Amino acid sequence: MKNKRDNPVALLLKWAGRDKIYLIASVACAFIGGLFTIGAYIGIYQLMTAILSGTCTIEIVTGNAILITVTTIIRQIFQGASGVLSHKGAYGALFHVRCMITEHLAKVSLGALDERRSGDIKTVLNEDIEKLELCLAHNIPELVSFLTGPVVIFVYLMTVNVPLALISLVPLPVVFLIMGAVFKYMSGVLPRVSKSLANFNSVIIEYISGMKLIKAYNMGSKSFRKFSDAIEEENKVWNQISKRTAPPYAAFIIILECGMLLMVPIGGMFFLNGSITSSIFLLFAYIGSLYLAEILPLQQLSMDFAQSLNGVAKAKGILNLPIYQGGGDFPKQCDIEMRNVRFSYDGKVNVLENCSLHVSDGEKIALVGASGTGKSTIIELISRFYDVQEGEILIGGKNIKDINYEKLLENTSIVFQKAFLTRDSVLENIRMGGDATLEKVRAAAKEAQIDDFIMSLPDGYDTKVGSFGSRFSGGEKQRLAIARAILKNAPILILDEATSAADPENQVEIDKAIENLCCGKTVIIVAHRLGAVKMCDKAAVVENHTITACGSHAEVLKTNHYYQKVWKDYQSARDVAYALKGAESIER
Ligand SMILES: Nc1ncnc2c1ncn2[C@@H]1O[C@H](COP(=O)(O)OP(=O)(O)OP(=O)(O)O)[C@@H](O)[C@H]1O
Repeated sequence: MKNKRDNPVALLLKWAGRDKIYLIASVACAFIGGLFTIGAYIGIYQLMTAILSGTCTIEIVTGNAILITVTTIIRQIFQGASGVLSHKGAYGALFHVRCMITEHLAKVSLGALDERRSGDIKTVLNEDIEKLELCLAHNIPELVSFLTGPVVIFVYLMTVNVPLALISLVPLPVVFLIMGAVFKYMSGVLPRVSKSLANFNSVIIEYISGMKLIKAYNMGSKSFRKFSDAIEEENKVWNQISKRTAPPYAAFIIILECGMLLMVPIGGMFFLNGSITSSIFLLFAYIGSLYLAEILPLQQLSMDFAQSLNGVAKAKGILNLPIYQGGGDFPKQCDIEMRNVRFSYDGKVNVLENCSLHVSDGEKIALVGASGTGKSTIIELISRFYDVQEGEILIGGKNIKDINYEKLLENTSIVFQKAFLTRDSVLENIRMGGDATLEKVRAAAKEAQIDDFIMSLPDGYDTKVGSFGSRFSGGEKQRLAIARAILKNAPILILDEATSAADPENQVEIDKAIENLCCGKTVIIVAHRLGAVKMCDKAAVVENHTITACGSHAEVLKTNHYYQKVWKDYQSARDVAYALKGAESIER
C-alpha cells in the first residue's frame, strides 16, 4: 500500500509548516470564487427566457445585469484573494523546504554528496524547488477554481434538462484522457529534463569558477564548446517536448470548444419534437456547449503538475540522504586515536588500510608523506566528513560516531589548505554566523597577524569580500581563516597547512599566526613542507596506505627511509637558500 507520506501533495503541505493555513485558505477562496461562476450563466438564461417569451421588462434587465456584475466581481475578489494567499503560502513553503535542505546537507556525509555534482544540488535548490511554487500557488487553487465553476453550472443544467446536461459532458472524458496522456509523457521525460538542466548548471558553475584557468590556457572556445553542448541539449529536450505535447494541447482546446457540434443538432431535435422549450434549447446551444471551456486554463496543468511532482521527488531525494544524528556529549579529554582504519572513497581502491595513530591530549603532530598518500583523508576522517569502513576513530576514548555531530564540529577547528571566504564582510567572514563582538574578532585577527591589514582596508572590518574571495591574496585569506579558528577556540585543531599561498614574508606571518592558533590545543597538521614539523611534538609518516612511523623528529629520522630522504632534501634546499642569500643565520 502506498504510504500517505509518499503522496507529493501531502508532503508539500507538510513542508509548508505553518504556512499551510494560507494554502488551505487559498483553496477555500478558489472554491467560493468558482461557485460564483454560475451567476453570469443564470443571468443570461433568465434574460433569454424573458426575451423569448416577450415578458422582458426594465426590472428584469436591471436585475440580471446586477446579478451578472455582482457575481462576477465577487468571483474576481475571491480568486484574487486566493492568488494572494496561495503565493504567501507557497513562498513560505519554498523558504521552509530550502532551509530544510540546506540544514540537512550540513549533516550529510561528504561521501553521499560526492556522488552528486554541485550543479545537481543547485538545480534542486533553485529550479526544482521553484517549480513547487507552480503547484502550490497556481496548480492547486486553479484546479479547484476552474473545476468548481463547470461543476456548479453542470448541476444547474441538470435542474433544467437532464439528458442534455449529460450530453454536454461528452467531451470531458476525452479531454481528461488527453491531459492524463500529457502528464504521463511529461513524468517520463522529466528525468532527462532535470539531467540536462543539472548538467547545464554544472557547466556554468565550472566555467565561472574556473575563469582564471580558462584564460590562462586560452580554453575559451573549448570550454565554450562544453557550454554550447549543454545549451544545445537543453534546447533539444524542450523542442522534443513541444513537438510531442503541441498536438494533444491543440486537440484539448478543439474538443472542449466543439460542444456546439453536439448541442445544436441534438438540442434542435429535442426542440422540434417538443420535448424542450425554445429558451432551454438556446440555453444548451449556447451555455451548455461553452461552459466546459472554463477549464481551458487547465491545459497547462498536466505539464506543470508533472514538473512540480518531479521537484518534490528531487527535494525528497536530498532530504532522504542519511544524516549524522544522535550521539552524546563531546568528551572532556581530547586525545585522538585511529584504530586499524580502512577507508576507500569509491568502495574499490583503499586509500587507507590498517591505519593507526595516537595523538595525546594537548599534543601537536605533523602528518608527513608524499602527495596522494592520504594525509588529507586522515584529517577528513577525524572530522567525520566521511565514515571509516573498518576500524574506529576515538576522541577521549569515545567513538566519534557516538558523539553528537554538531558537538563534534563545535569542538573541532579546521583550517583548510585553500581558505574559502564567503561574499560577506570581513567581520562576518571571521565570526562565521557567531555573535562575537568586534573587540573579540579584532583580538583574534591580531593573533592571526591580519588586523593591521584589515584596518588598512577602506571600510575596515566592514569591507565586503569580493566573489570567491578575490580581493585578498592567498596569504591574507589564509590568515583570515586562521583568525576564524582562533575565535572559535575549539580544543581540537586540524590544519591542512598551506604553502602555495605564502611568499617568504607572508610565511613568517602565517607561521606566527599558526603558532598562536595552536597554543594549548590538540593539533594535527598536514605538513606539506617539512618546516612545519618544528612546531610539532611528533611527526607521523603516511605511506603505503598507512602510518609507517610515528614519534619525535629524532626518532622518526632514525627509523624511516622516506623521512630521512625528505629531511635531507629539505636541508639541501635550505643550504642552497643559505648560499644564495649569503646570510649568516638561517635557522636549521
Ligand atoms: N573526494 C575524493 N574522491 C575520490 N578520491 C579521492 C578524494 N579525495 C582524495 N582522493 C584520493 O585519495 C588519495 C589520497 O588523497 P589525499 O588528498 O588524502 O592525499 P594527500 O596525502 O593529502 O595529498 P596532497 O599532499 O597532495 O594533498 C589520492 O589518491 C586522491 O586521489
